[in-house]
Amino acid sequence: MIEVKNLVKDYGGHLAVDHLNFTIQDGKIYGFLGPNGAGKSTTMNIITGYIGATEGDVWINGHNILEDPEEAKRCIGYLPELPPLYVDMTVKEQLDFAAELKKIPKKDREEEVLKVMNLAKLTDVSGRLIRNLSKGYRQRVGLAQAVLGFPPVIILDEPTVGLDPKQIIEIRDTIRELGQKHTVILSSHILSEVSAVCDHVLIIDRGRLIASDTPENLERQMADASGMELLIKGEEAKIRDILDTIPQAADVTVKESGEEAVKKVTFRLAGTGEEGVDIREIIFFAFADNRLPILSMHVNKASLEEVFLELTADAESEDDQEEIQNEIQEDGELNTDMESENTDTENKSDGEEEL
Ligand SMILES: Nc1ncnc2c1ncn2[C@@H]1O[C@H](COP(=O)(O)OP(=O)(O)OP(=O)(O)O)[C@@H](O)[C@H]1O
Repeated sequence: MIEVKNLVKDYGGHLAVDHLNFTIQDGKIYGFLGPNGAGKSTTMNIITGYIGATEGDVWINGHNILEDPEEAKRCIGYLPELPPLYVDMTVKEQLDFAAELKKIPKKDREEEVLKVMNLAKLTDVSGRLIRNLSKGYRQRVGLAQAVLGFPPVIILDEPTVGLDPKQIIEIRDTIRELGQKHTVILSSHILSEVSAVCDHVLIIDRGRLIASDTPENLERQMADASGMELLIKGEEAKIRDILDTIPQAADVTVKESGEEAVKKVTFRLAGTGEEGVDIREIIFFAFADNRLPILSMHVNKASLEEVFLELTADAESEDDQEEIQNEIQEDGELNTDMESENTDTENKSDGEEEL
């Protein structure tokens, strides 16, 4: 279990982490979600003992990261945003070296390294120089390094940034596999990422925790923002009378549809979180019983993306919101763009053929 209490990080007047409190339970995959600059990396760097906090405490399985750093760090495997790799080493050499640094007993090292190479699907490239690996493969080496020694908690900072869609799917599969035996915390500014793999989401904005729940519950929170749109053949008064008997239908509007005798009906869905209730069936039978035909029915369901935007709306300017929305919409493209940006940088510095 990880306990974060009243955590503050002040970078010379800039409050990157602002009195953060949360608990991470064992055996789940947690998503640390927030826009760029929200304080995710700073928090992860403090939890893993890379940097110190200005105020507050972090306990990892009962060990305080400041007072008992060795024991606390032993419980954690960390993949930082930029994995520390020696580009002149082969994959195997890098992992052997990391195993030594992690003080894995000599007799177990070979087996441990083979295990993590297998998990991260690196066996085929074990003899390749890291400088010749693509961003995706380097990320796998970083992941394998984090998992070495199989610590109970694995922390991954933006593990899929810069990867192409195929690599993203592969890393997600590995994260799910890790989640079966470890507590995993991953940070991301992409919603689809956390909802795809996480059991629990912590939303952070401007250094503060603004929500902590399952992806499903967060979506449910926004159920009131969901609504229905129908085309119904019938008179307005009759339609309204029928909807008056359905408590889930709130803020009903009835307009002419443009088609003779057909009305365009919209309403907000209130209290749709009840299990086993399908509002479409209720609506269908209510109108069928009254012999009013429904010509079309459409449910506008609030997504986790809307929850995120709603929750961060107070703190963000309209321009920032637009940027986040664009990023969310262009999720796939965004990653591809980042990949080409990163690849460009790598090519410039390495000047060698990539895998
Ligand atoms: N070493 C530093 N010195 C000063 N300010 C910093 C430092 N590191 C981070 N910051 C600032 O602290 C804030 C939080 O940064 P952090 O990197 O933790 O956010 P993040 O949520 O991880 O963002 P990203 O997704 O862009 O990595 C940002 O405003 C950032 O500019």
